[in-house]
Amino acid sequence: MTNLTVGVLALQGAFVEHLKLLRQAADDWLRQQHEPSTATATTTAPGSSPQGASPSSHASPHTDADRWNADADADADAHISIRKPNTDEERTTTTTDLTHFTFLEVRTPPELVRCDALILPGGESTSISLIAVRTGLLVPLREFVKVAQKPVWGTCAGLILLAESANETKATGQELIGGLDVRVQRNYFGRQVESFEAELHLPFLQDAHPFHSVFIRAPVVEKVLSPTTTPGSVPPPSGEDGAKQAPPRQSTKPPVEILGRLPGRAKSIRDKTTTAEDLGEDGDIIAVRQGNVFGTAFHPELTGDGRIHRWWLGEVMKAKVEQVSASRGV
Ligand SMILES: NC(=O)CC[C@H](N)C(=O)O
Repeated sequence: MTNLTVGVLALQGAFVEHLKLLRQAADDWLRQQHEPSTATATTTAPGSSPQGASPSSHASPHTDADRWNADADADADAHISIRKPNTDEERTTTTTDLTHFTFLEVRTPPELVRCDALILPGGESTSISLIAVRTGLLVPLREFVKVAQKPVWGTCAGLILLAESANETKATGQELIGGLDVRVQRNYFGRQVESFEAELHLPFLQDAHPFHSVFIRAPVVEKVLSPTTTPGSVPPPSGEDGAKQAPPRQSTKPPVEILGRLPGRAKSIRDKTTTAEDLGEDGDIIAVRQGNVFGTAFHPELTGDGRIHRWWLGEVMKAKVEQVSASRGV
């Protein structure tokens, strides 16, 4: 039995909405699942009731979606299937090939330690980092992302926190968690009143339907940086007699992948008639991934569409399956 705990950082911002969509994503999987996997046994996994909602948040009433189970076959292609338990016997039977999800709000280092994966919600990145410093979470968060390299997803303010570099930060400075070798520009798309909605084409979802998204004082990824070294990488041995040293050992950090762009928006803000497409531009980068770290400039948790949450949970499950396989020496 694999217990997989997914946390949502709950210091400030739209964390309740993420918890709701994580459960919805799991429920979608349940509905889609017609063929039970070869790994059959499972147990119940009631989601805990979200507490401390942000002012804009409303906890969803608990439905059947809050009681669900996930089975992940630990086979080579990391096939994932989910279904509900049918009998009491199944509820009490466990096998090592099963995954049992728990979703929780994270406010303290002990809560973070419980997590296999984490979402950093939108909100206000300066507040989130300040509270993280004051609650002793900043260093554990950096270790979670960069040393343990567990799956992490940041939305809007969360993306800012996960960037290695940010422009337009608070005059007094702003601590970042880092992990993504990108430079973001805060509030790139304008102030709160300039918030907008857009239909995005996100090829990684493998779904022709556009993703309706909300941008609220959103950042943009303005530059992909050269990869920083991974914490595990070591410098080469020093040369004798002051001999020229070889460059540092190649970082094994994967490249930054651009997973989504917003065509036309940047130019159309400044010039209402010309779109980026007209100019032959690719558009602004609004979704990136680098290994275990995923970031979106928009708020998928505010539109009720659980497709990105479902995709990301699938990635989390694959990462867990790979980790379990590696620890077994498979
Ligand atoms: N909606 C958001 O998350 C806004 C992010 C905000 N501009 C910040 O810097 O944190």
